[in-house]
Amino acid sequence: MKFVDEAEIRVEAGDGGNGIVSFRREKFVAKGGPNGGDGGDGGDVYLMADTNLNTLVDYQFEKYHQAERGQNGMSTNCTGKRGDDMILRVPVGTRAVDIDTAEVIGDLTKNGQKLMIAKGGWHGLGNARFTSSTNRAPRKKTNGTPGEVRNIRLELLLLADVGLLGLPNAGKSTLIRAVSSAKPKVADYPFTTLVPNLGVVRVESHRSFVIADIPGLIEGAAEGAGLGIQFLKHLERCRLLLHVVDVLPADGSDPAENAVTILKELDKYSDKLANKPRWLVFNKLDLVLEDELEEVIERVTKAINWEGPVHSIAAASRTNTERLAADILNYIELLPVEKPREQIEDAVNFKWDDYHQDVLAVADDLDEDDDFDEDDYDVEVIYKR
Ligand SMILES: Nc1nc2c(ncn2[C@@H]2O[C@H](COP(=O)(O)OP(=O)(O)OP(=O)(O)O)[C@@H](O)[C@H]2O)c(=O)[nH]1
Repeated sequence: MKFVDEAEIRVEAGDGGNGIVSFRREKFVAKGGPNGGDGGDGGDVYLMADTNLNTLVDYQFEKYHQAERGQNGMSTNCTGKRGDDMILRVPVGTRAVDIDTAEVIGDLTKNGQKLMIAKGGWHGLGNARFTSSTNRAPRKKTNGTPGEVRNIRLELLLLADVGLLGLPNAGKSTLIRAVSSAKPKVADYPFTTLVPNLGVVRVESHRSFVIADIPGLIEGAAEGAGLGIQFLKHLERCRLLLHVVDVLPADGSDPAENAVTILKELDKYSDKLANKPRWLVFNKLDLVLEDELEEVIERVTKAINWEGPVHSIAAASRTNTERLAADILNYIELLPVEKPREQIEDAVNFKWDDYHQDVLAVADDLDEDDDFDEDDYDVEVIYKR
């Protein structure tokens, strides 16, 4: 299944219906008072978030969407019918961007949320509106205005609390496997991760977070090198970034230089991303001795001027990963609530099977008797012993 996270569409709201010129027919009078009705407003085009959808693939094929035109006015002062709105269903997490102005029109973050992306035209006025004092029947009327026409890019952003950043092979996929039950491909060659993986880390029945792994970044990613840039936007909504650093890269590269590369890409991409809360996570501690690890940590933190939190783990053997998950949860729960709880629930309920989402119940107090129905989620639930 191809991962589709972007589609470009053209939307046209309905034109407003025209007002008309019409006259009452009265006995012995050829033309009575004006009674031409107003037109109806044109229909609007909306996006509506729907948790049952998880890709934008349909919009890659159907690119043109039009709302109904308002009906023209009618005689006997009847107003034309308003045009029907066009409602386009999109996955929760979709952002709409006006391609021509680069304006972000809005984000759909909650099931059922609606966002207008093209406004219908105003109705024209019928001649009944223009009754004149001179007793002369006016022939005046106005036409409806055109509906808005826009070229829109739909971008599907993952709704994750925590995002993983790192060079290819740093061990991000292994980490997401270690803390959630998502099963991304793991291999010791770069770019195993071609699509973002999303894992739900459930620490207790009502305490969970969503973690996203994006393909490894390489130098020049912010300008389009490798696969990184197209996925960086997925991290925009994360509340915490984990920068995963391989302490002993198999290609012989220097962990400190590698860390600098990642931060440069982050800086180049956007201030917003660069200023997000970030933790440094040293991975593969099993490959080095304790004092070597300390030396690497010191060199890396110095190279990037780092004074923030530092964790060291071995994702493959799950060393320190459970503690990392617990620390993450405690931390993000303390952050100001940027998104309501149900939004996280939306992400959990969201059928991310195409993105390898699984749900892991890590809680000791969560067992088979819990009201956690796998069928509802279309995911695999693993209960921890
Ligand atoms: N020794 C050791 N190897 C690890 C550890 N974590 C991951 N690896 C290995 O490192 C290699 C890369 O791991 P991945 O998890 O695929 O790396 P990634 O960062 O997701 O890579 P991309 O998907 O290409 O971005 C694999 O061979 C893993 O088995 C660890 O803690 N210790």
